[in-house]
Amino acid sequence: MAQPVRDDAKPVVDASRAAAGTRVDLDGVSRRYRIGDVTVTALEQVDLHVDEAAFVVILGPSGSGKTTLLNLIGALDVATEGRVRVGGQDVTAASRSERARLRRHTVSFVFQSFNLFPGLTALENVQFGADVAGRAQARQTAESTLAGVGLAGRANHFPHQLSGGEQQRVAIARALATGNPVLLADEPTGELDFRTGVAILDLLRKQAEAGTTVLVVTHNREIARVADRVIELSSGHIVADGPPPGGRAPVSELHW
Ligand SMILES: Nc1ncnc2c1ncn2[C@@H]1O[C@H](COP(=O)(O)OP(=O)(O)OP(=O)(O)O)[C@@H](O)[C@H]1O
Repeated sequence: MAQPVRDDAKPVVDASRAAAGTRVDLDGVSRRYRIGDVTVTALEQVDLHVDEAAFVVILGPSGSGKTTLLNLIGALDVATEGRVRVGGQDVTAASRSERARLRRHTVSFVFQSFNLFPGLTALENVQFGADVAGRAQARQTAESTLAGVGLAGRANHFPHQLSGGEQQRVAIARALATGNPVLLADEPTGELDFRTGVAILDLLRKQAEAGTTVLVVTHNREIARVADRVIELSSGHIVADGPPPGGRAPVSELHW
C-alpha cells in the first residue's frame, strides 16, 4: 500500500525564484484553430490578470477553452491574437529558446494525461523536474517531494506499475520539484479518491501560500470553493470572475 499524502507535507519552494513573485497577464487573447475551411475558436478576446502567489481555479464545461488557456500561459501554444505575459515576460513575442527557458525555470505543468516517462521510475520522473529546472540537490528534492505526496514507498516503481491516482501524484510531485514560481495543473484531482484529492489540493494551496502562483483547471465546482478566485469559462469567453460564492472554504470543508 502506498502511504497517504502526509498532512504535514511542506510546499516545495525555491525561495530565490518564488520570492520574486510571478504574475500572469493576458490581454485580448484569442486562439483559433483552422481545420480546412472551418475555424474553431477555443478562446475569444480573453483579458485575465492573476496576482503572484494567487490560488486560482478555472472552471468550465468540456470544450470551453480551459486547457487552451493553460497551454498559452505555459508557452506550449501561441495565441492567434493578443498578448500573454508571465512574470512580465511577453510569451507571445518570445523566441523558441526563450519559451523553452520559461518552461524550464518559470512555469511547471501537471497534465491531464500525466505525461510520465514510462522508462523512468517514479523517483526518476520527479528528479527529472528538479534537474530540468537546474535545482541543486535534485535527488534529495525529488525524494522529499515524492514523500510529500505519499509515494516514498513507490520510488522505484515504473509508471505502468502504479494506479492512475498514483501516477497523477507522481506528475504533481514532478511539477512541484521544479520549484518554479508558476504551477499550472489540468484536472489534478480527476483520478484521485476524495481523501487523496483533498490532500493534494491542500498541498497546492500551501504551495500558493508559500509564494507560487497556482492555476488549477477543473470541472468540479466543489474544488473551486478553496480558491482565492474562480474564473469561469464558457465557449472561449470568461463569463464569471471573482471569489467563490460564500467566500473561500478551508480544504477540510470540501465534499465530493
Ligand atoms: N489542436 C486543436 N485543433 C482544433 N481544435 C482544437 C484544438 N485544441 C482544442 N481545440 C478546440 O478548442 C476548444 C477548446 O478546447 P480545450 O481543450 O481548451 O477545452 P477544455 O475546456 O480544456 O475541455 P476539456 O474539459 O474537455 O479538456 C474545443 O472546441 C476544442 O475542440
